[in-house]
Amino acid sequence: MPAPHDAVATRGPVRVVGTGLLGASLGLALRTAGVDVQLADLSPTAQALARDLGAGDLTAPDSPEPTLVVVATPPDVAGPTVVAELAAHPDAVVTDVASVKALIAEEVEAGAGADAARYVGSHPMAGRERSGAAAADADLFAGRPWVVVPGPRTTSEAVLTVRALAADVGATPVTLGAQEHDDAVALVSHLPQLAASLVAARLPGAPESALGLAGQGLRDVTRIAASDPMLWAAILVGNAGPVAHALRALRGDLDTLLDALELARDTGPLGNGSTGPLARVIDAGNRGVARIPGKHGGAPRRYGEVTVLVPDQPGALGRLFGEVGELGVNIEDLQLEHSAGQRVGLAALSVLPGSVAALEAGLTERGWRVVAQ
Ligand SMILES: NC(=O)c1ccc[n+]([C@@H]2O[C@H](COP(=O)([O-])OP(=O)(O)OC[C@H]3O[C@@H](n4cnc5c(N)ncnc54)[C@H](O)[C@@H]3O)[C@@H](O)[C@H]2O)c1
Ligand SMILES: O=C(O)C(=O)C[C@]1(C(=O)O)C=C[C@@H](O)C=C1
Repeated sequence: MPAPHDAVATRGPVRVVGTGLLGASLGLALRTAGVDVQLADLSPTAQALARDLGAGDLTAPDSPEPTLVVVATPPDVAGPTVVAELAAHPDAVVTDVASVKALIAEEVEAGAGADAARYVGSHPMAGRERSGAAAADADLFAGRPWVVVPGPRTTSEAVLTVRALAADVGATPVTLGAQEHDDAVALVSHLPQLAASLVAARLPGAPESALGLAGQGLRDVTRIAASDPMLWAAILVGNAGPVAHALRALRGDLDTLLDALELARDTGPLGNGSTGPLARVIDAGNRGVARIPGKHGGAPRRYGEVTVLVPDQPGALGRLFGEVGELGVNIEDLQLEHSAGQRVGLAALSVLPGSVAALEAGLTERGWRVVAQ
């Protein structure tokens, strides 16, 4: 097993319950960082596969108690599983990675009582259209936002533990409320899944001659239509209100398009009033696509941000500032996250956008652990 990286904050063992795509990817990423991982799954085959791929070890009667439990089951069983894990591991922080958050927060609040202080919801915005450990990837989380959702009772130590987990696997922790998260993912994740599925669902009955003409456009729009139907059904019913809201707005736009197209069909392509609505939808799409951040996952900012893990040692922060200066970069703003008893903190350095890449490279070369944005 590799030695823990100095700047890795997560001290294992980390227990991963549900060893499919997400659980096995997390196991692989943590093992790469030198953290001990214990694997558990309802399916003996799924957990054996994850172990054989190097994502961790199976639990044995003499396995040490985990410090952190990550529930990576489908969302419909995540709440009860979190409650059971909180009870079974009374000293551990417990999180889940399910794609919906408000429903699970309610289930944990109702089922766990005071233990809910050790629960933090979370959701890595990273995944793919295939399920199971065979599709796992140690780099799945690198550079992706990882939403952290504290509940009303959650302690700040528990929040920091989960933020550090995200950072240790290369993700960028982003704190949101449960409903705020669910509304956001209805628009940026659940609606796109349905749109891709709806377009691809037109294809089973299509003639071979039409499918033979399929180009990159169809492939770009339908990649995620290959996702697991059962998993996605559980995600969609778990976020029914916000998804229905987003889908109704889409239906309004579809009705506008239909009216314009039927007008053009009936009055000819240059008929009065049909071109405008069509061009407006395409134009709105241009403006929408321009707003999607790259892999940064954040709103456009005046400054770029470089986030660095700083060991909790006298002089560490001073050394970091000194080395940023030696690299010729000015710190425009600074945010520190640290909690008593934790062995590292996160320093978010705001710098001019043009300095970000060089600063990240320079600090990494000097041995600092830079958290990908
Ligand atoms: N797939 C994605 O792109 C993605 C991305 C981010 C988050 N998520 C979330 O992560 C979670 C897991 O998704 P996945 O894609 O890894 O699914 P998956 O199907 O690949 O893996 C789920 C695993 O959970 C196991 N499982 C089911 N019920 C269980 C139980 N009660 N106890 C223990 N194990 C159980 C299954 O046997 C399976 O191995 C879901 O909640 C999903 O919403 C998925
Ligand atoms: O890229 C993909 O394949 C995904 O489906 C990833 C994606 C997303 O919509 O971004 C899907 C669902 C998860 O809850 C989080 C991430």
